[in-house]
Amino acid sequence: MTDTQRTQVVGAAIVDSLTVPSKLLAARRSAPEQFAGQWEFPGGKVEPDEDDLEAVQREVREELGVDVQVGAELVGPDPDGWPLNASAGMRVWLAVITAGIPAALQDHDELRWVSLRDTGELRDLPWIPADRPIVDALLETVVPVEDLT
Ligand SMILES: Nc1nc2c([nH]c(=O)n2[C@H]2C[C@H](O)[C@@H](COP(=O)(O)OP(=O)(O)OP(=O)(O)O)O2)c(=O)[nH]1
Repeated sequence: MTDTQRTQVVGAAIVDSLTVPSKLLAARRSAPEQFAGQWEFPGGKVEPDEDDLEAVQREVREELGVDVQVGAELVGPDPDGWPLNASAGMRVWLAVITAGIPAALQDHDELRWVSLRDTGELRDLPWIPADRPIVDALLETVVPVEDLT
């Protein structure tokens, strides 16, 4: 399969602060059945008429009803980000909410602010398996609280 046939997915790691993140807004999928009940980064597929950053902002607006400012990318191992399956990769950016109150409007049945300091809380969620390396990468970017004092 050539790269032109790959599906580009984008996701937002919505945190409480781009400079000193301490919480992540995780989202539990309600559909399709294959993913229902598993946690993920809000986002979705890039449409043909938009670039990746436009797509992540659109998806977050549609799914959670909020506007976000996008920060640094959590750079994945592949040109199209983090491998999801044989034909899709996901680019993920840190983001903060700039307007609105997040709600599970579409594709999710629960949103939860999860600590990035208590790493067990985040790791214990039943994530979509492909997201686990992304969660690990996110935790590695977080400055340990003792280093802030
Ligand atoms: N949004 C999102 N999708 C993920 C994650 N991890 C993961 O494997 N996926 C998969 C699930 C889907 O196969 C694909 C994204 O599909 P989606 O259903 O969110 O895309 P979409 O909103 O554009 O929906 P649609 O056009 O298919 O209706 O990527 C993740 O953290 N966030």
